[in-house]
Amino acid sequence: MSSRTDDAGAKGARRLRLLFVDDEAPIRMVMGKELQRIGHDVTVVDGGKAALAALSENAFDAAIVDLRMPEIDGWAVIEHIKKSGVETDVIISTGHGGMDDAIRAIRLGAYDFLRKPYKIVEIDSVLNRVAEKRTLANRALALESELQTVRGKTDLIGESPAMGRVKKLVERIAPTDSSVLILGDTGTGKELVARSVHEYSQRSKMPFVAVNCGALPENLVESELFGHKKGAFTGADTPRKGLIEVANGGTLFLDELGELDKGMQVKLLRFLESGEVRRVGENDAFTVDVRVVCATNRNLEDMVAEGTFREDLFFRVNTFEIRLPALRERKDDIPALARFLAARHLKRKSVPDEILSPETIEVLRAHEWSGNVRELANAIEHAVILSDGKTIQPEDLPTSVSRRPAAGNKPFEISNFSFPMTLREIEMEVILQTMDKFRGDKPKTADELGIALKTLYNKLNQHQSLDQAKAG
Ligand SMILES: Nc1ncnc2c1ncn2[C@@H]1O[C@H](COP(=O)(O)OP(=O)(O)OP(=O)(O)O)[C@@H](O)[C@H]1O
Repeated sequence: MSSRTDDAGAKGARRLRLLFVDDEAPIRMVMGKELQRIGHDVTVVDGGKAALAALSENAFDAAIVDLRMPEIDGWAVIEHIKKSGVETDVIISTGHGGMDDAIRAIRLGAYDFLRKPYKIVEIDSVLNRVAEKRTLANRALALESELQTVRGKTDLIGESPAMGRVKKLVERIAPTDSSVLILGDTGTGKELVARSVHEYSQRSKMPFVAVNCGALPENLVESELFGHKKGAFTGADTPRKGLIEVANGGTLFLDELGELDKGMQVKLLRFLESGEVRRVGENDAFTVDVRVVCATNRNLEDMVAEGTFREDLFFRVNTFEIRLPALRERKDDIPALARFLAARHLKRKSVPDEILSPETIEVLRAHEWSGNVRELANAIEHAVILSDGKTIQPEDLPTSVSRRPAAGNKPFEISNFSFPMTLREIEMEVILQTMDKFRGDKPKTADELGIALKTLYNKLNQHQSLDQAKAG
């Protein structure tokens, strides 16, 4: 796109639909012309009554409203706008107003306050800020819908009774504001279920923010979650919003909750009980409206008994529990899931049933799937590449899947790979096979591989993001 088009776009985005309300005729005349001259579409009316009528007819980006007017005054206009839920920013203008009026107007939800006589540059600057705010909001909406296309709808695939129970629970709990604890082994779809809870809730148009507590650097957990003030610590060069604040109005998904240390557990509990956030380095707390959904593959009750997880936090997050079945407990879902994952990888809406040969289905059903649906997704990606879009045969699957389960207590060894594979695929294969060995236990897997637990989380996450980006 050329920069001229960009400029044109930016200019277009700055053009606002304005409602100008004032009972003094000379001001109406001057401002009507001036606002048009600086590039806006203006409707000029002479009082509150006409303003309400105009608002019921048309949508406006902003209304510039005189406070003191006979009959219906500016206060009534702000109240009407706020109550009716239209997205019109109100800019109050008055010849008499003092600080009290300004404070009252802002409390009522006015965007800004101008004292007459104001210069055109002043109103221009306020309107530019309104336009910027609108562009940002639109950009966020556009990104959200783009993301939706990349990620696809968060369909929970599976018609098995176990999955049916999960879907029913999600439908029941989503519209409430209750916190939810999702339990299940790695790769069983905990994040997917959290997204569904969000999408079926009244918060669905607001942000869904996923945080992997296990992957946050230990010294930064608090500032990542709660934000920080400029200069709060070395490296905090600018003030920063925390992820809880970013989720305001929406849902915060705390994955791997069991990985939070006890200090953070106290802070999280305080937030959950008060709804208040205090950025690192700031004195004052402020209230946010966030629904919290947590997930873990650890046994939190055991952790409570061991003293590594706070009992009060456990009770606070465990209001409602959704337990996800392991893939091996719902083998009937495997063919549908495999086809869904193949279609996702091929960026198609669906694939024909014949994409899986009967032998392949048999092999898939016989496998242990310690890495659950994530492991299945990796295996299918591998197979789709090797089969070149044709029917997937058992030999197209990674050897860890196609090979018959080892008999007895054979020592663990990483099985042969079917090349060509990228280094990243080999790494993932080793991780998954090791996870298989430890039945999905991440701390043990990390230990065996000689990497930090956080590195393991990061690698699993990176792999997943790449996978999803590719699927887009
Ligand atoms: N029921 C399902 N239907 C469709 N796709 C699924 C389902 N369950 C899981 N997946 C897919 O499997 C992969 C792993 O799912 P997800 O990240 O939700 O698992 P998780 O339990 O949160 O994993 P971890 O505990 O490792 O964070 C994702 O690509 C997801 O889209």
